[in-house]
Amino acid sequence: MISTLEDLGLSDFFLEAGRSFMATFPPEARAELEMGRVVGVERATFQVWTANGPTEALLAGTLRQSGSELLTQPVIGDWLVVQHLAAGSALRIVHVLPRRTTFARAVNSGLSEQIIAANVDVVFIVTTPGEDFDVSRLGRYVAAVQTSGARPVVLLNKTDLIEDAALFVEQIKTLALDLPVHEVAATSEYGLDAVRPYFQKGVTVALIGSSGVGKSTLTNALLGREAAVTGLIRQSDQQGRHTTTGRTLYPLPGGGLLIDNPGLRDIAVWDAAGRPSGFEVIEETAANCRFRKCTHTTEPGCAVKRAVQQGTISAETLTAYHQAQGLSTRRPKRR
Ligand SMILES: Nc1nc2c(ncn2[C@@H]2O[C@H](COP(=O)(O)OP(=O)(O)OP(=O)(O)O)[C@@H](O)[C@H]2O)c(=O)[nH]1
Ligand SMILES: [Zn+2]
Repeated sequence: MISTLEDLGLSDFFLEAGRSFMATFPPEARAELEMGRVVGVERATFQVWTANGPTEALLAGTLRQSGSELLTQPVIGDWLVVQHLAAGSALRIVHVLPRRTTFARAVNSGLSEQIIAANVDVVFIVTTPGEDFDVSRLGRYVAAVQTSGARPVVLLNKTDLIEDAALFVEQIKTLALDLPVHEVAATSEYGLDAVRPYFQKGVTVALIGSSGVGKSTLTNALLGREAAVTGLIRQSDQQGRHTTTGRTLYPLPGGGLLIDNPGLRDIAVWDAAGRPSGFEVIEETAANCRFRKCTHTTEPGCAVKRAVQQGTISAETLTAYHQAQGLSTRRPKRR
C-alpha cells in the first residue's frame, strides 16, 4: 500500500524543507539522516514511516535543533528528519519540519491549546441526526477547519435511524458555500462509496466529532478488516476492541491516509501566524468588553475589536465567529 513517501503525503513543500535542513549538516552526519512521517503516537513513543517502512522513533530529551531552539514536540502527521543510530535500534527524532496545517484542542478550559495533529488535508466532521445534532456547533467546526487550511466535509452518520435525512442535510448546507455533506450509515456501510474518493494518493484525512457519533465504526469500515496495519501502534482492551489512547495514521487500501482522533470535541486551530483561533479566545476576551451583550461589531469599548487591532486575535477568526453567531439564531428546533 505504501511504497514511496509520496504515498504517505510527501510533497515538494516538505521535501524542500527536509533537504534544506539536512544541508546544514556535514556530509558524514547527513548520511545518517532521513525523512519520515509520524504515523503513530503513544505517549512518548513514536512510529515513524521512512523509505524503509515504519520504525519506532524516540525523542532524545537533550536534543536541540541546529540553533539552540528546543525541539518541537512531534504529533501525528508530522514530517520529520530522523537519525539512524545503530542498525536495529530506534530512530532518533532530530527535527520537526514546518507544518502546513495544525489541529489543536482546547485545554485548561480553553485558556491554552495542545496541538494534536499536523498536515491534515481534509477533515470529516461527523455528526448524527439525533441528540448530537447542533447546527451552530457544526458551524464552529466548519469555520475552525477552514481557518486551519484543511477542507471541511460533513458526514451525517446513522441515517438508518431516521426517515428523512434530507432535512438535516439542508440545514448543514447553509453553513458554508460548497460545503460537501454526505449521508452515511457506518454500520451498514451505506453511502461510503461517495466518501472514498476523498482518499486520493497522499491525501491525509482526519475524523472529528463528539463521542459516540460513530468515528471508530467509520474508520473500521473505511479501512476494511484486512487493513489492520501491522507494525503500527494498536491498543486493544479485553474485548479486543480498538481503544482510543494513542493516535494512528492509517493507509487506506485504495490510497490516502486516515488519522484516528477519537474523542476530539473542543477542537481549536491555530492560524498561520500561530495565534489560537478557536472561539474560546474570543469568549475569554469578551469578558473585558464594556457592554455585557457586546456583539464585537461597532460597540465602543469592545475588547475583542481591540485584540484584533493589536493582532492577538485574527480578523478571520472574528469573521468566522460572527458567521457562526448569525447561524445560531437560525438554529432549528430539535425534534
Ligand atoms: N444505527 C447506527 N449505529 C451506529 C452507526 N455508526 C455507529 N453506530 C453505533 O454507535 C455507537 C458509537 O460508535 P463509535 O464508532 O464507537 O463512536 P465514536 O465516535 O468512535 O465514539 P468515541 O470513541 O467515544 O469517540 C456504536 O454502538 C456503533 O455501533 C450507524 O451508522 N447506525
Ligand atoms: Zn466586544
